Amino acid sequence: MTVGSTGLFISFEGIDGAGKSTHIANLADAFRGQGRNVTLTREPGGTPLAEKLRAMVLGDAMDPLTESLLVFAARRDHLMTVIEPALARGDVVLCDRFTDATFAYQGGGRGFDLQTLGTLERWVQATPALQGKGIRQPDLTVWFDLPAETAAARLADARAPDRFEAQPVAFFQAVAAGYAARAEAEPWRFARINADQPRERVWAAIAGAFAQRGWLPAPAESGPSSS
Ligand SMILES: Nc1ncnc2c1ncn2[C@@H]1O[C@H](COP(=O)(O)OP(=O)(O)O)[C@@H](O)[C@H]1O
Ligand SMILES: Cc1cn([C@H]2C[C@H](O)[C@@H](COP(=O)(O)OP(=O)(O)O)O2)c(=O)[nH]c1=O
Repeated sequence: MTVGSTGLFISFEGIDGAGKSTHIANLADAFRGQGRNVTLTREPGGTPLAEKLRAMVLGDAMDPLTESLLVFAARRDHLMTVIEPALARGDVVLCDRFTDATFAYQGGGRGFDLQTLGTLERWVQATPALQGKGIRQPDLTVWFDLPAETAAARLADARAPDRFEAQPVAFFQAVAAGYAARAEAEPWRFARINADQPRERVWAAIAGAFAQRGWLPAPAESGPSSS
């Protein structure tokens, strides 16, 4: 459980096209089915201010430091006005991307300095609720792992690409390496899911990870077998 509350903070990560979206919605249903209040949110975004910053980050050309500052500015607003209050209420917070995405995209993909990102992470995630004890991090990060080529093929017909989705496969290979490095550094926080398999198998793996932690009933009982 999250420090100082009975809430649960879960982030979802992976390269574009990994297949996060439907599974996040299914998990929200599964938790609600257990009588939990769910706060469903995303980054960059999740507040009116952060959504404006998201539109800039996804739409406008900028240098990697500007990009990093904007995603961390959005994150601070999101933490202070949505995530921390939700955790204090005891909600399950399901967040589509968080700081691992910054290390993966700005760090791995853009090649921006990881130490600077680490400094920003410590500033932004030291929220008043933690009273000087560490920084806010997810209780669990569900990492959808799959080859960059597979994700690109899925996205090809799916939607008009934004500034990141328009990047070549090599960019996403670097992003994937960024995620792998974060997972290796903090393995206790990550559930690696093989996302290169049919949706129902992906769901079973996710539901299994939650059941293993005692957060949801065993897979067959906790949600749809396919969607
Ligand atoms: N397990 C899967 N196998 C094949 N295609 C999938 C799978 N999961 C998702 N997709 C498809 O891949 C595309 C990207 O999925 P999406 O959930 O939007 O990914 P993300 O939110 O991680 O970028 C969509 O067209 C979706 O229907
Ligand atoms: C949170 C975050 C996202 N991003 C990127 C990753 C994605 O390409 C994009 C938005 O993520 P996402 O919401 O997954 O995109 P979509 O709704 O199109 O599936 O922002 C960063 O570059 N840095 C960050 O810190």
